[in-house]
Amino acid sequence: MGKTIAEKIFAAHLRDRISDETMVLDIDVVLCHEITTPIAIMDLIEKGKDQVFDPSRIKAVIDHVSPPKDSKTATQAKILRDWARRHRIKDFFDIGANGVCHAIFPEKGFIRPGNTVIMGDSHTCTHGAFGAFAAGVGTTDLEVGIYKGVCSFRTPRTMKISLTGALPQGTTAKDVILAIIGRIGVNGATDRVIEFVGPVVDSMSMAARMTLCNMAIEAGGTCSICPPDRTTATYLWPFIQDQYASIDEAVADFAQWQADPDARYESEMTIDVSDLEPQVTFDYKPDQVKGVTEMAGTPVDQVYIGSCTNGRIEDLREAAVILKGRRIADSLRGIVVPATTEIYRQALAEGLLTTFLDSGFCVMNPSCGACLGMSAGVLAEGEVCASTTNRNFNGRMGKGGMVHLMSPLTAAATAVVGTIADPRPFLS
Ligand SMILES: CC(C)[C@H](C(=O)O)[C@@H](O)C(=O)O
Ligand code: SF4
Repeated sequence: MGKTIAEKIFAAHLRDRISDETMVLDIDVVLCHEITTPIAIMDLIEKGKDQVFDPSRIKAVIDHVSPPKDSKTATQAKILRDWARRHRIKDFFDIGANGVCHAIFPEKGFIRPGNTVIMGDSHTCTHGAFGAFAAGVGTTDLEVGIYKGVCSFRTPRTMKISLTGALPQGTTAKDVILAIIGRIGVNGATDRVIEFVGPVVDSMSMAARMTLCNMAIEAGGTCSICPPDRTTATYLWPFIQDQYASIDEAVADFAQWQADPDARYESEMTIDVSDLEPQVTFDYKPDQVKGVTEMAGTPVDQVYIGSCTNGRIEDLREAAVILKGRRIADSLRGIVVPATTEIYRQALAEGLLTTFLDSGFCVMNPSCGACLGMSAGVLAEGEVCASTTNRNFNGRMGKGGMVHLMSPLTAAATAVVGTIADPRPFLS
């Protein structure tokens, strides 16, 4: 019987089969940040097991509150930093060289097709864009992963979502994933792996695939995976040149991580994106989604462009197309957060930061910032934020605040108009 991508990755990493339902896998990469990893570190220390299974397979970053905002967050950063030094974890990214975990780790080429990846962070599914099985785990699993390099998972049950047609102008990967979550619901993929396939995925850049995979968790998905192809190999080329004679050879090798034609899926769904309009959430669940035309005119106090969903250079470029030569509305403030130091540098070199500043945006340093309501743009009670992030939970970006999720294009149009706005008239 043919296998799905996740089944192939499981078969190649199987360390132990606990039952038909539960398997222990060898983990290729353990990713760490300063919010959840310090809890695992302190517990390992307490148990007299302050060791790491392989420092070269552990990557760590200070990203959630960067620079720290108070003694507590400074201590969390210090615990991670001291641990990385103690164990000679060379891929550790500190203030000044850091970035949002799900943006910086792919940017450094750490995630490869066929990899197993874990992290104590729910949006680890982002890395499935590379054809990897990447899942967010709890602190106990993270601890075991750090110590032993293994993690147990349920046998993968895969939903196949085929994206057909062609994305119309003004509609992006963010709109596609919002529309999917709107359709299947916040529990629509619970305990499932989502395999994204079809011509729309094939034509997406790696940045767009990461945006698509990033929000699988908002539908409850364990992981989301795109088949690795030439786009994947081209993106990774600077990091894999020593392993392959050519990109063609890498593409041929990556093909082993594509699903078999006779793979069996638990469910299959086809979505034609040709008529999809930009999507915006309303209320407090990510599946509460409407087309922008229905949401247009909704008042907004703040526009936030950034995060592991949409803080990449492609996202900043898109927003800048709309902001160039325009001012944001007097009634709101804009905050843009390039997701990594490299993205910041690139945006500076391309003049994008000047465009943002000229339009009236505040440009922040790379960080998760206000995405999780911990720093750098927290909302006041009763305020509304148009945001390119991934969660609109009640109080997510500040107690009593409301978040409308949308694409960078829609966020930029909203910033200019002053209320939620359709980006399409700005693009024609
Ligand atoms: C802090 C971390 C545990 C959390 C997560 O896992 O998602 C954060 O990244 C978030 O987006 O809320
Ligand atoms: S940017 Fe937001 S969603 Fe992404 S890892 Fe940071 S806090 Fe979580």
